[in-house]
Amino acid sequence: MTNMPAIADSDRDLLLSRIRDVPDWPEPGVVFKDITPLLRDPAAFDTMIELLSGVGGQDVDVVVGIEARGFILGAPVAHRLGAGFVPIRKAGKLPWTTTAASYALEYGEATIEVHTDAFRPGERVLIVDDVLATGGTVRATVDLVRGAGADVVGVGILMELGFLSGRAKLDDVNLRSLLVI
Ligand SMILES: O=P(O)(O)OC[C@H]1O[C@H](OP(=O)(O)OP(=O)(O)O)[C@H](O)[C@@H]1O
Ligand SMILES: Nc1ncnc2[nH]cnc12
Repeated sequence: MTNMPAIADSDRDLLLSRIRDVPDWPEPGVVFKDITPLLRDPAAFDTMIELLSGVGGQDVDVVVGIEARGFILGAPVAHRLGAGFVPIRKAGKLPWTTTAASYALEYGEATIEVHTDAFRPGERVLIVDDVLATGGTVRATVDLVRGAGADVVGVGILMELGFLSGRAKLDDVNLRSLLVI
């Protein structure tokens, strides 16, 4: 499902050229997709934020960013859309009452949490993250948002690792990845 045209070749080439492969990190067999060169390049950063901002359509109330790299993408997308920003954090980091969800990662396990007053029923929520790998992180995030009564209008991802089939866990959401490898 998608609500925007395919990314231009020039944008795709620019973004791809700014993502660094780091073999065997954080553990043997994983090729880590390092986005720090992309963040360091103003043109690439701007292109990424503009494209991710189009994923949820016009009426986005809230953008959700997932700790930690999702914060770097999600906050500028929220600002660009005139939307609010909600952080989804790893367990134990949020100060108030939370709802939690646990899941498996490409390298390990994680629990994420969100404040219980983060969403109002019916709000239109765009979820943003840098990498879709096994899909566990986004699946858990979608479930937290919906569990609070809000609507997920889109999931915007910079880079999808297609060989890990994370998309298969997300066939009920409008998932848009700028890059698929
Ligand atoms: O699709 P999945 O298999 O769930 O993996 C994707 C998640 O893994 C990475 O985050 P990580 O948990 O490594 O946290 P970080 O942003 O703090 O490095 C990435 O930023 C995604 O959130
Ligand atoms: N290979 C990878 N590179 C960067 N982030 C990831 N999150 C899960 N797998 C990843």
